Amino acid sequence: MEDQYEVRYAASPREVKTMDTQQLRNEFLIEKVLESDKINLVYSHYDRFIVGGVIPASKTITLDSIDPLKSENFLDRRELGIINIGGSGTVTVDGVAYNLNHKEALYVGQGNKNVVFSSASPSEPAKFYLNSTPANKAFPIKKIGINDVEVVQLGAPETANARTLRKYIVNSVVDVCQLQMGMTSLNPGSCWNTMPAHVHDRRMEVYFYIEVPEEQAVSHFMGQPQETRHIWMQNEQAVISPPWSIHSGSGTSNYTFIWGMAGENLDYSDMDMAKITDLR
Ligand SMILES: O=C[C@H](O)[C@@H](O)CC(=O)C(=O)O
Ligand SMILES: [Zn+2]
Repeated sequence: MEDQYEVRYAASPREVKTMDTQQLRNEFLIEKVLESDKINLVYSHYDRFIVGGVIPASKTITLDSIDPLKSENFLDRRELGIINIGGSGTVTVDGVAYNLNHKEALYVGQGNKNVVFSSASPSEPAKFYLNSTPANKAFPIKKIGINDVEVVQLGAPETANARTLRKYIVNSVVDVCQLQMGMTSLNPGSCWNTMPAHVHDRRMEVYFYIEVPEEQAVSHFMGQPQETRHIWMQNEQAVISPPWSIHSGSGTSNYTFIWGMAGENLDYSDMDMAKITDLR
């Protein structure tokens, strides 16, 4: 397997304050998440969260352990969330096949050994987005279909932030150790996600921007509420959000993103809101 991984260390607000555009991008932006016939993985030292993507186009691809884990199998001490943003595909876990259509998800608990990705059709391959976090309890595998998610409507057209939030992997839907994942779609005409913004020092977060139309982009906002920075992002790029940082974005059109979180608790609503007029 052409296994590619990269390690990103955790940075403090003190050093991030001094970073220029390229340094910020090197530290937090993940430019290439999905590549045909490859697995790409980024091991972040924020809560040891792994972000990745796999497109099994012309062949099946196995999730092998990577050196930083020093474990025989990838999931020996980890749990995994998978959301398919491509064509129909299959994730086979220790011989049991789970079919995932577009925007369906799978939770794979700790202790499973063999995880294999494949597509139904090479001309419209599956695109599996992966989030993985340390785990110490083996919860059952669960598929989360589009009708299993919890749906929340947020924002309003008047404030350009009308959006639909779908909770896929939260503890009211599936038993997990610490991973949480969901998908938020901006309504046409709205561009702001997570505004008013929030911080949750107990959890880091990773955003994966998708469905950004051609020639459009999203400006992602990060930093402490009184010391913000922005990172311009293209379609199907991810960004790591430190626990001490806001995570918000404004697009030049509407778009969708997948959020994933890990850390101290599973209390989804644990957020410290930042007042819009207090942002700097
Ligand atoms: O902590 C939670 C995450 O930031 C997302 O759920 C927020 C989000 O998708 C939104 O408000 O648009
Ligand atoms: Zn958040």
